[in-house]
Amino acid sequence: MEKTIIPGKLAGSVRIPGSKSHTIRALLIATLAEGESIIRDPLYSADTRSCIAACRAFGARITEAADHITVTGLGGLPQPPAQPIDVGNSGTTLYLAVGISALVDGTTEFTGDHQIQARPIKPLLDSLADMGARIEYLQNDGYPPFRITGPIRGGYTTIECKTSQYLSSLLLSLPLTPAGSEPSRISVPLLNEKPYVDITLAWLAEQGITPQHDNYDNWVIQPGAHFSAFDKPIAGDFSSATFMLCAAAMTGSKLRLEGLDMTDSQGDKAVVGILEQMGCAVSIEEFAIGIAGPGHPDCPATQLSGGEFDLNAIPDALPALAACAACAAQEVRLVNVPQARLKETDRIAVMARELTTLGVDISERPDGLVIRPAADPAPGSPKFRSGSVHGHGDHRIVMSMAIAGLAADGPVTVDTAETAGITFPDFFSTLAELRLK
Ligand SMILES: O=C(O)C1=C[C@@H](OP(=O)(O)O)[C@@H](O)[C@H](O)C1
Ligand SMILES: C=C(OP(=O)(O)O)C(=O)O
Repeated sequence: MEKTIIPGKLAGSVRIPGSKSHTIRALLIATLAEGESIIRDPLYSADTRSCIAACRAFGARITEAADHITVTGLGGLPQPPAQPIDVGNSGTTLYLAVGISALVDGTTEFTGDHQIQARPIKPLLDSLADMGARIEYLQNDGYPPFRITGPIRGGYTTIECKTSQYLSSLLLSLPLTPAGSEPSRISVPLLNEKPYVDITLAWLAEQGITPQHDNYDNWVIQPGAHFSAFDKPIAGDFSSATFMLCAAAMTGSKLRLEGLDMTDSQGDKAVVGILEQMGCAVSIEEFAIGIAGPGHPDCPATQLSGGEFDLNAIPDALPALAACAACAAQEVRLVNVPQARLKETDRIAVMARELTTLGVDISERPDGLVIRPAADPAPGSPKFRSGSVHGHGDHRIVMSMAIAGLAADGPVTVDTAETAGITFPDFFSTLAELRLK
């Protein structure tokens, strides 16, 4: 599906949908817990529906109401699923669910869409093999689809976590090895994206489970834990909010984003600080964030300023910040985020290519992007050339191209626009509602 964005400003308030990372962790913990859990204000999107399907395949009973999900958990470990688990486009579901499948006495098959089939999983499966699992790749070594046969029984492994999702998977599953198993010990010589591990640790802490570690390098996890049912609200998703925050920054608009909690464990809340450093006026309330971009009467700055930003902890913010950077008056360097190449697409390469189509002076580095200022950096002057770009079937590329369209000299058309629904189903209708009339 193609979507065409007409340039213009935004104004008003919008509720940001629930966090994908929290919703998926909630679903998986509730699936294994004893009793009935209630997940309030969850994210309903293609990725979380993939997780719901995986949880049902493990045997959980799940009912979906408009504002909550009820999960009747297994109160223990699942039986091997009769059918392959298809995670669709959801990397988080794939990586986190595979740890759970390793606990199962039997075989689970995993598959996913063509982007999932290109996302590396060998380090995680090697570690699960160190703990006693058997792995069989069905097409390409190191990539889905594959079969995994458990159960794992603790032990020692070392794992390079180019993605934090490998470690989150081990942390969610290893406490559930049967009482009397060996403790699990993990050495982690490399770890990107620590905040996502903190999200996992926050959920485990709520369950009374506290893996021991020395500054994230070496971990000891005791066996024999159980999950219990819970009733919890899900905070708004800062990765989704990033698109609206950047749109306000790029167009000199003022927005109020509701449902966001700056005390939550999501790392992507750091985007708020980056945009403030670039000159936006930000106001933080208990469950809302206000932002006004340079050029708006409520923002003292007249231009977005440049700088160097380390995105290692917040790789999902790279596409939107790259578009935003094109509106700054000085060069912007987005650095130390090589793992952005391992997502739904190689987001460094794809953003460089598509922003070049829109006339942006941008170059790729192995670990990030350098974006140089537009010829006329004045607020209100167009920063992108009108044209047609590709979304590459990647939700975050699609949404980044759409916000670029707001600051272009004419319409911008992006294809594969339906994939915004992977994490932000109402993205295009929300943009339309927020148009300054
Ligand atoms: O654990 C999670 O919930 C996630 C971790 C991140 O992956 P990386 O740790 O590979 O960045 C992020 O890209 C993904 O959207 C969600
Ligand atoms: C990388 C992402 O997700 P996942 O790893 O869950 O596919 C994302 O949402 O940008």
